[in-house]
Amino acid sequence: MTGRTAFEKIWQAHLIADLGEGTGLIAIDRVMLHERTGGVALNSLREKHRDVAMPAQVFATMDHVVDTFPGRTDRTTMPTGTQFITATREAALAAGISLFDLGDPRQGIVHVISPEMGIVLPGVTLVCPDSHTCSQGALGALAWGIGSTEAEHALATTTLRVRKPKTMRVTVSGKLGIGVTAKDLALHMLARFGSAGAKGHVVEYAGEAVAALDIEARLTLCNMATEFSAFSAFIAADEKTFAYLQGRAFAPTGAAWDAAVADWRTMTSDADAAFDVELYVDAADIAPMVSWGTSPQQAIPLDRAVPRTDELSAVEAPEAHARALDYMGLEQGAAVSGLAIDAAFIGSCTNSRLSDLRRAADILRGRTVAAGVKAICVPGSSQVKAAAEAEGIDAVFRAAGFEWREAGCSMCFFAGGESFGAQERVISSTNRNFESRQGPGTRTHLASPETVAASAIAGRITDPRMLDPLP
Ligand SMILES: CC(C)[C@H](C(=O)O)[C@@H](O)C(=O)O
Ligand code: SF4
Repeated sequence: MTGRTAFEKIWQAHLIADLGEGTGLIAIDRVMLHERTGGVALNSLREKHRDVAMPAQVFATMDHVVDTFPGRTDRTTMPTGTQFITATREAALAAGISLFDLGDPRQGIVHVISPEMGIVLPGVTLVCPDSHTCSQGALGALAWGIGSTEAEHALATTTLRVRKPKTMRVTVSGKLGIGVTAKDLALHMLARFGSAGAKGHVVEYAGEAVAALDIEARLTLCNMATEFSAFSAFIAADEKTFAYLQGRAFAPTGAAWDAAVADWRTMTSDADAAFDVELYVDAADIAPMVSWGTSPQQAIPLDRAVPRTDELSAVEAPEAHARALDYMGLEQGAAVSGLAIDAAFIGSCTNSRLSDLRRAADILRGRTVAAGVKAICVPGSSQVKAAAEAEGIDAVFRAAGFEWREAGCSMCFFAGGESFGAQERVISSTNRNFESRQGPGTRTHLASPETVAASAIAGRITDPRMLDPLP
């Protein structure tokens, strides 16, 4: 018998019934919800007089439409935001699920708080009506985004009908260079293999460079698997994963912990496991990246120019290229490094964890944001915010001229609330640069928190390694 992939092991352990035609009925261990889509699912269930089958395995937070201004209340900048908040709160309390409400020190972006509390664990199946649920595969779980109707089904039955994805392994050999981050690796993958590159696949990231990433960086890498069109992403749990999870609020303790770790050690792909697709990346080929266009695949190393029509890679269509240039107000062949920016944003489920804020603070310390640049930092969770404040990181951000906010999705995603202005150029640590993603007409450039911080200081898109030294 040939070996099995880690995905296959988790799939088989959760397979209740083979429904034929490549579809399985899968047991669902955890459901995460947020107020933008979760309340809809909970309320729809209520209307059908159906209960949540396993309330102890269901967790809801407030992140998407909440304001992030200091001293916030249920009131939101988004006109209908308060309704999402109150509807989710009422439904969550009625269902008896865990709720991390506004004001709760555990509140935060759903994909940030789940690992933080040890809700996601290696080998579990976890779903959430949100596309970036793939982030949580970084802990060795099978975690994927679903729709609201599927969420209702999972809540009512603890099962889901799932079309089995194909498997892909991306092996990243060697070591990432100094100043090259997991975000740069994610953007490199997208630029090279295209935003449809992993369509229909669950992507296992492996290799020396992936093993070397800490858990928060692994979360960043897996986060952008949805931009890669993957079903989900996965990184096998290892000693770092166990160390990260031990002692977290929902992680097992005592003998149950030891038994769990023994089990988790088996959730790796066997040496002779076959994947449907294998990709190989050399870490030495990866440089700090920035997106220039309106798709995450339209990304280039910071020292390169926007591709010309005659230099387009196989994954780039000429029409999309022309439209993106027009929207972004760029000429083909233009240098991206050095472009003047209007705003800088550090936040989102991609890059708003403590390690992200620490690395940005290392760049900001002793420096000042360029005149005219609106700079905002939104910690990914209330716990990240508190931990950062305990280290004085908030003071560094504030002294540099950044706003320091309450936790939430904030301007990662314009949901009718606060936004950047039309045609404003924003350097952002988020994951999506679609047209109007951060506000109607806003021009988003995706990059690592380091690059965002360095660019905020220079007032121009800047490679953090090129920032003028402090006097
Ligand atoms: C609102 C929500 C459903 C959406 C998603 O699924 O990803 C949001 O989180 C996003 O990032 O666009
Ligand atoms: S931070 Fe952005 S990408 Fe992440 S869940 Fe919120 S809106 Fe979606």
